[in-house]
Amino acid sequence: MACRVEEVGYITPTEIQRQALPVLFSGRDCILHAQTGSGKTLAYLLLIYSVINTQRSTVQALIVVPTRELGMQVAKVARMLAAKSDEAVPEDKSCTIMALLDGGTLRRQKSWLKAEPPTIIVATLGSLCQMLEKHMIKLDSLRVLVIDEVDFMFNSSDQVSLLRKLLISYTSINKRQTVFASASIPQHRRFLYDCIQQKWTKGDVVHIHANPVQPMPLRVNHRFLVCSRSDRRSALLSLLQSDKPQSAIIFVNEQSEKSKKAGNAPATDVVIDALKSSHIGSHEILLLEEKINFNSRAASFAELRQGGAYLLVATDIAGRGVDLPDTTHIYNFDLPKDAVHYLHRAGRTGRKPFSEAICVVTTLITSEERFVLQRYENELMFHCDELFL
Ligand SMILES: Nc1ncnc2c1ncn2[C@@H]1O[C@H](COP(=O)(O)OP(=O)(O)OP(=O)(O)O)[C@@H](O)[C@H]1O
Repeated sequence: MACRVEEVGYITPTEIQRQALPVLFSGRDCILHAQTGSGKTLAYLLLIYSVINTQRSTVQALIVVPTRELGMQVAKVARMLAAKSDEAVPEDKSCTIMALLDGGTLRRQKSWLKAEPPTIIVATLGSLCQMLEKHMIKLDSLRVLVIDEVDFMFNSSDQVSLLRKLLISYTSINKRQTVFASASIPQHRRFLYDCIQQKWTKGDVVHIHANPVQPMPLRVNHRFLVCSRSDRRSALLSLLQSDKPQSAIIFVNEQSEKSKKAGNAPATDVVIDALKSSHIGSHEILLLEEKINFNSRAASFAELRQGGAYLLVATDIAGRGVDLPDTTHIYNFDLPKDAVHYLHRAGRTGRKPFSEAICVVTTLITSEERFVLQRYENELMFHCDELFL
């Protein structure tokens, strides 16, 4: 099926698309390993549109994602590419795309599945497995299986067994093309070996690694500011005043059990209160974290996509895959827990592939945390400049 790649503005392929598309179109399984914001989504969607046949009423492509937010975003891009152009042949059946995501009631999807299977499903593992167990979905005609943010899925204790089952049951590796994508695949040689040994992919799977010596986008500058925990709030406000970000994401860590027991307020509340009482700029102030209900999460995310200026306070739930290209600044109110989390948080900025605009990531640390950040710099091969207020 043809899709509207140029009509929607994708004219020149990015590096990962240039390297991956010939391999994907040749029918081989692939591990797409490339910087955040480098266009991996479009690479696998183009493969899907090249193989699906909308005359057949079967599920032909399945994209598995770790969060509801990423699922909403991928489904949106897929629908945008599929929308019929003026030149479409009238008898062409349109491609149907179902989002099967945690937090939905799944009632509407059940009736839809009973009536006619969609061509493409974008799903989180929990909701997908519920439907598979109830035999609401058949995957025997699946042509493409994509696991996005694959390292995250394999690292998540509540997802890994479902993921393993999905990879070896329901469909055969010989009938489908399997694609894994992420900006971070730690120990990728070991992962490649496991893919073949465990029969998650065919034996000739290709690992496509764009920019291996530059895991982070070049047009992102990194800075750090040393301050005590008690000064962090005022330091953040001073930074926002001097940086004047167009739009920014402020990342905080999940509150620890120890901090909860000590009766401390969660960092999300501390930051939101500070922003609301400071009257900085005319940004919309929004919150995205696991524990708020799915409706509020969806509302926050939808609002972000309306195009106004925002300051989004988020936990790492917004760290994976979320594409908000107007984000010019990232603030790590808390030091990310490891280098991979740093990479994905930082990668929520610098997401316009052919733009020269410089984006900035600023991490607030105590003096004791300096060596940890230094370790991330070594691991991810980037340099962080010290900032003084
Ligand atoms: N060929 C292209 N030309 C212009 N823009 C593109 C092209 N391909 C992708 N983009 C844009 O680049 C941005 C990032 O793409 P995408 O979300 O696929 O990144 P990603 O590689 O999946 O990143 P992450 O690892 O963070 O999930 C999106 O806004 C997308 O619309």
